[in-house]
Amino acid sequence: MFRIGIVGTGAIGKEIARAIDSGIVPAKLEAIWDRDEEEAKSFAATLKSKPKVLPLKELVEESNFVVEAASQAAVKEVGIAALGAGRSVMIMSVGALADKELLERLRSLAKNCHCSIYVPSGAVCGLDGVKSASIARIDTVTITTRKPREGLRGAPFIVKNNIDIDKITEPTTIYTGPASVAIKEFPANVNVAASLSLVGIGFDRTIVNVVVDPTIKRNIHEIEVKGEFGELKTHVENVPSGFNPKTSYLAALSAIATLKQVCEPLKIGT
Ligand SMILES: NC(=O)C1=CN([C@@H]2O[C@H](COP(=O)(O)OP(=O)(O)OC[C@H]3O[C@@H](n4cnc5c(N)ncnc54)[C@H](O)[C@@H]3O)[C@@H](O)[C@H]2O)C=CC1
Ligand SMILES: O=C([O-])CC(=O)C(=O)O
Repeated sequence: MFRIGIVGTGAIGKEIARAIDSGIVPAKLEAIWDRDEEEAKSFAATLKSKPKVLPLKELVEESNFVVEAASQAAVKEVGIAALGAGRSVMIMSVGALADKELLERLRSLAKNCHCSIYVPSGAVCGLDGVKSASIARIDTVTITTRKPREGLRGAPFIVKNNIDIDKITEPTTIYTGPASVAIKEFPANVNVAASLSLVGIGFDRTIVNVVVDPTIKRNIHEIEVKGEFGELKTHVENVPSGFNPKTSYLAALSAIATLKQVCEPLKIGT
């Protein structure tokens, strides 16, 4: 049986923990960790399974599958600790994998320990089609992310450029450029662009538009891909997490669905 350890018990980590606790994922929730240890302890107490609250090293020792749901900065530490100890890992802060050196290091650790690195589709739809399409030639990939003000507030790009998002009263594109830059400028907003880049034509050729849209209440992601296979368009209107408005509920559901797939023998989808 999988014994899962979760690093980061914010919006996504808590949903995953509850899904394991309630039996949606057929695994044991062995341990959790958050840099806010007190918060992690009080959350652990609300769960039936009463997971241990353990710092990273101990969490890895006690688990046989590790989930990162913390931050891009945490991916290196968590990935190396887990894969280095022979544990498969699921990464939510996918933007960290734009760092080619880190990606190659994690891949080679995973290969050596016969483990896997899982990247869920997160808050977007259509990665299955892009993955299939990438077997042949893909010409262009664009993702347009529209979020209400609260979904983008505090992003480095907004702070650096002194953009007063409270003064934006109609849908406004504030960024257009490669995913490699977008993921640094909007680290908590466009991890989906990183997953799309990994599955498609890479971080430099995947184009990201970020739109502040005060007229909407949902986080909308639209993907457009053209290539030898034809054309693909997806559109998802996500309900934001009640806990973190930057994060869509679907991202947590996607993580839970991925864990279910890891734990069960029947695998569906590309
Ligand atoms: N792949 C995808 O589609 C999506 C990915 N994300 C990303 O997933 C990650 C988790 O998202 P949320 O749960 O919404 O974030 P959150 O901000 O609600 O929770 C993150 C938690 O991790 C903790 N944390 C941060 N760094 C840590 C570290 N080094 N060690 C231990 N704990 C640490 C924080 O204290 C916080 O409790 C974020 O990086 C977010 O940007 C979010 C939405 C979609
Ligand atoms: O949850 C979302 O809508 C997307 C998101 O924040 C991310 O990819 O970082």
